[in-house]
Parts: sequence; structure tokens; C-alpha cells
Amino acid sequence: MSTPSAITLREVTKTFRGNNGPVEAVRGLDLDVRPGEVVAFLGPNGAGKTTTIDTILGLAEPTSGTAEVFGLEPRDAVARGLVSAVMQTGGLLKDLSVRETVAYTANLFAQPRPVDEVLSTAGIENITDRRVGKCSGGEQQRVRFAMALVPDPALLILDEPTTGMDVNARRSFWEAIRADAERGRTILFATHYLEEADDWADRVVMVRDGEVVADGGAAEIRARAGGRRVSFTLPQASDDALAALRALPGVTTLEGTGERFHLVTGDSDATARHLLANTDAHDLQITARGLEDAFVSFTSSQTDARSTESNRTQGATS
Ligand SMILES: Nc1ncnc2c1ncn2[C@@H]1O[C@H](COP(=O)(O)OP(=O)(O)OP(=O)(O)O)[C@@H](O)[C@H]1O
Repeated sequence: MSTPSAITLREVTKTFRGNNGPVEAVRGLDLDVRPGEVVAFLGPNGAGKTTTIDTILGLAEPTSGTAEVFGLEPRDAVARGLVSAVMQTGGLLKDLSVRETVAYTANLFAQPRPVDEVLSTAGIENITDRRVGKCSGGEQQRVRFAMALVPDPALLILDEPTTGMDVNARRSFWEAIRADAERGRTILFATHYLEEADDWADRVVMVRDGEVVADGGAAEIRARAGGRRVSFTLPQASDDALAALRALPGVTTLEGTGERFHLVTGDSDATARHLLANTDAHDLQITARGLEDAFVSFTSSQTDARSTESNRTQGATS
């Protein structure tokens, strides 16, 4: 018998009743996460990430479609301690100490992991007597992480766990998560920090308007977004000169302000050759496109096209 997927979502839709009529938060979303994968779940505000996560945790019932966690109804999987979550807010009593908080959670499970072990995995073994209310935002997230580890869940879900942390706190938080994941835990996390997806996930799933718009390794998604960015300085660029650049083979976008321009091209060699041979462009810089570029092209292509046009006009007239 084959091992069931950690997460299976089939044609999941979720419609809320909003003030101005129904809101389709999730629209026919399919997702399979294999055991042991570390998956980043990305999307602009309102894309449906939290609603999807709530569905996986059994907190929201799909309007249609099915959700399974390790082959079970999400609520059953949660009840069996197979899945737990680190949410962004809530769930902490500020007058309890860090140790009391985790020990209290351990009382809720038949076979909890030892409290000292989870405190150490979460990297808070030296602040166990501190009151939760006195902990920094990053430390409180580690307390939530420790609580989530108590049932030793096969699947850990994190919804924007590092929002508000500084760069160092975020890095060490993810180091703790990743070290824990090395032991085989499946992880799905939502984030607005694209570099977290790049640095820590095996796989990136991008959603827009309640649908999956890209799914693959970070490198693969960057490659699918295609092209390279060529930046250059071009003094007194006329409208005609910029129109000619936009019409070059392989060029997909051109933007810029003042004298500095950036274009995306499928053939950076030919574009660079043209700029140097036929224009006054100088200070050329050619870079691979990042996950952020891919995110913009997968999640907001129409807006992108409009802003490119207005930036171009701005650049030409300034
Ligand atoms: N309980 C609710 N009632 C009405 N509309 C809701 C409800 N929950 C979510 N929505 C709407 O559903 C859409 C998706 O929301 P969701 O919170 O899942 O997005 P998200 O990707 O998590 O966004 P963010 O990145 O801002 O957290 C949004 O338009 C939101 O306003």
C-alpha cells in the first residue's frame, strides 16, 4: 500500500458571504504535498492562503471539493496529533512562563514529547522561566513553535510565522524549523518574505485569486518567469528610442525613471549588443531574475503591464 499524501486538496472552493455579496476566497484549488516536503505558500494579500490553511487544519469547511491530511479528514488528523500549526497571533497566556505554557500544552496530549526536548528544539531552553508577556515577538513565535511540536506532528503548518521579526530573528527561527524538518517532518508555510521561500523551501506554490498559478522548485519557478534583467543608463531617451527598445526581439518589459532603465529580455546578449552598438546606453548590468520577479509576473501580470507603461512614459519625459 502506498503512503498517503501529507496534504491532498481536490477542487477546493470556499465562498464567504461578504457585505457586497459572495467572496470566493478559494476557487478550485488542487494541491498534493508529499510527506517530508517543505513547501512555501506564496500569494498577494487576499489570495486565499489563510483560508486554504484553515481548510487543511479543519478550521474551515470547504464549500465544495475535498481536503485530506494523511488520508484523513483534517479534523481527525488534528485530533490524532498528526498536524499542528504555528499561527501569527493568539494562543498564548501572557502571565504564564514559557515552560508553563509548553507544559500546559503537553497535558492536552496522551503521548507528548518531553517538554525540555521541545523547548530545546525551538531554541528557548534558556528563557524557560520568562513570562510569555515579557518575551519578544520572535521569542513568542518560538513558544508557539514549541507548543506545535508537543504532539510530534507529521505535518507542521505555519501561517506567516515571522511577520514583524528582524532579519536575524527570522534567520535563526528558520534555522530551527529547518533543522527540525531534516528529521522528516512535512512543512507548509505561508509567507510574504519571498527570500524565506527561496532559502528554506523545497517547493514553492504561488496562489492568486484562490487558484494555484505556479508550483515547483524556486529555481524552476524563476526560470519559468523567464528572461534576464538588463539595466542601463540612457541620457535624454526619446519616446521613439524607448519604443524601439521595447520592440526588440525578446524584450518583454521596459521600465525606469530619469536616466536609468531596466528591461527584461529573453536574449540578454542580443539586447546588450544592440544597446552598445546603436544607442548611447552605458553602465550596463545584466542580472538573473529573482523569485520576486517571478512572483510579480505570476501573481499580478496585468497590473505589471500597466505600471511598466506608466513608468516608461515617466522615464521618457523626465
Ligand atoms: N470570514 C470571512 N468572511 C468574508 N470574507 C473572507 C473571510 N475570510 C476571508 N475572506 C476573504 O477571502 C479572501 C481570501 O482571504 P485570505 O485571508 O484567505 O487571504 P490571504 O492570502 O491569507 O491574505 P493575507 O496575505 O492578506 O493574509 C479575501 O478577499 C478575504 O477578504
